[in-house]
Amino acid sequence: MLTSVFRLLRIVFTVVRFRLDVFIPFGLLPWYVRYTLGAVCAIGRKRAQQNRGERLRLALESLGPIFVKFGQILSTRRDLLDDDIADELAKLQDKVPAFPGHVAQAIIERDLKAPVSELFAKFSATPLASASIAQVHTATLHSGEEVVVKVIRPDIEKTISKDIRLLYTLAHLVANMSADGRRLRPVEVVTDYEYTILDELDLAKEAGNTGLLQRNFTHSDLLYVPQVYWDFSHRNVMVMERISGIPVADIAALNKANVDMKCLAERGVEIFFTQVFSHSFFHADMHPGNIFVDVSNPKKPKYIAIDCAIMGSLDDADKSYLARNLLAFFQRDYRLVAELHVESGWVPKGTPVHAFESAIRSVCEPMFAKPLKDISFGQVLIGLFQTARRFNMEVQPQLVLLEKTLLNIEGLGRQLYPDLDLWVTAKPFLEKWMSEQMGPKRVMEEVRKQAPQWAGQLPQIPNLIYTALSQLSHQEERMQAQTQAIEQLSKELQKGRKNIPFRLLGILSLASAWMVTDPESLEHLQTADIASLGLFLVGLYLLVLKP
Ligand SMILES: Nc1ncnc2c1ncn2[C@@H]1O[C@H](COP(=O)(O)OP(=O)(O)OP(=O)(O)O)[C@@H](O)[C@H]1O
Repeated sequence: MLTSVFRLLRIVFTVVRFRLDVFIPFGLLPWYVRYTLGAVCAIGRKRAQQNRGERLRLALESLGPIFVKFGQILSTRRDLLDDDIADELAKLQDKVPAFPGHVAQAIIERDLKAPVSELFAKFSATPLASASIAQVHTATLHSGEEVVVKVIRPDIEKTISKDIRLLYTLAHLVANMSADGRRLRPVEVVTDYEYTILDELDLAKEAGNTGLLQRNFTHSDLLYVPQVYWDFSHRNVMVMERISGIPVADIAALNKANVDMKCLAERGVEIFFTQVFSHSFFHADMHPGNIFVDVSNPKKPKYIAIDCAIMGSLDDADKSYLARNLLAFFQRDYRLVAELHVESGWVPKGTPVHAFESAIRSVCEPMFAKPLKDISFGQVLIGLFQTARRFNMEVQPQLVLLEKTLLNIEGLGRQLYPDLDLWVTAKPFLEKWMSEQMGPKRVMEEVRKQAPQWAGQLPQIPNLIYTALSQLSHQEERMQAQTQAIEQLSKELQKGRKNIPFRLLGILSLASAWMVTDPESLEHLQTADIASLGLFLVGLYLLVLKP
């Protein structure tokens, strides 16, 4: 049996080699490829009838969950991808089988160093949900609280590093293929993805993020974040309060509960701007699967957010430039938009502002053809950043996250309440924030923030004053010495200027003495020679010895 398989393989190999030997020298390789890969081509022809985005989506789905997640993240890079591809990739869904409950238990016990029966009063071995990175089980604590236990998939780290290596290889191939390929910045996209997915692997980090987001909204009636049980949370396991609410995508259930949809949509926008501008810490994975609604007061519905693995933050400078950019855009002040991009360093310093301004105008002005309420903030940012990219804007990961979150929030808001006027909701917020940034409250805040540092430096102040004063006196002495030297130099120069006629006369005398003297007759000095010698001596005196 084995011998016949080997014989068959040898025949196949010989035929293939024979064909290559024959077809390559006669230039028939394309025919050979088409012939031998006929079956593949037939599949390809069938696939060719689907659009390119659909083909890419299907390819990623067949490659497995890590590629699916990559596609989901890629779908948010509308600054790089054409809309048809981005729309198709946004449809990617995780279809991963759950892993057995006993495996989850083993991971929990290894991580928390105690048997599950000791950790929980009840633990459901059947998962509540299963995704590409983690699986969620329900449980009850001994103290009676209902919780969920999130457990990282076994061996996921190995799978990820293998798939990431493959993604890098593909990215380098695409980058080297053409200028178009390079424009997509594939290597940089994969690097971004690697960071994101590695972050998601660490549930201790997610627990930390959840804790901070919860603290930021403790006194708010806009957003609720489930409590983390720190004693039960580790790198591979995280235990948190079990929440109950209506999934935000379930519009029918929200309507049935008489939820004020306009209020709900506006609150979504308010939460986003509060997170970005007031807290500098925003949930950057706001897809509908991660958002629920508490409808206990349907007139003032409250959001519930889970899955804080991916969070974004902007520093004060970025926030300020972003707010000023949006305000300038809505005032159609494209000159200011261009200047802000240069001032912020988002585009290089030498960028020709005039050319940049007109490029922005040509992209943004058509957006104003729509009524203001239909303009998408997300699309505005995409338009702006795509234009800026042509003027060598570097990728700013924090802005990419923000752009993606804004698009999610907008999409969600309009789904809940199609007449949502984002600008009307956001403008007062931005204007208030801007005026606060320049007002006395902000100055006081800055003083308060800096005060501990200043207090720490207080004891050094006498020493600093002494050093500064002694440096000042040294400086003064040095200045005096320099002034004297300069005065001396200027005197010299003036004297030199006065002597110029004498020096010229000296040069002339020397030159004439040299011209009239015959060097060979120096032994037989005659009157003319004596005169020229006299002339020489006068010249020498005027040139060298006269001060
Ligand atoms: N605190 C919670 N209370 C109730 N259900 C929860 C809670 N946390 C998670 N779930 C359920 O588990 C599902 C998956 O949770 P989560 O989104 O945190 O996992 P994930 O692995 O990050 O999934 P994905 O990658 O798809 O976002 C949620 O959609 C929700 O149905």
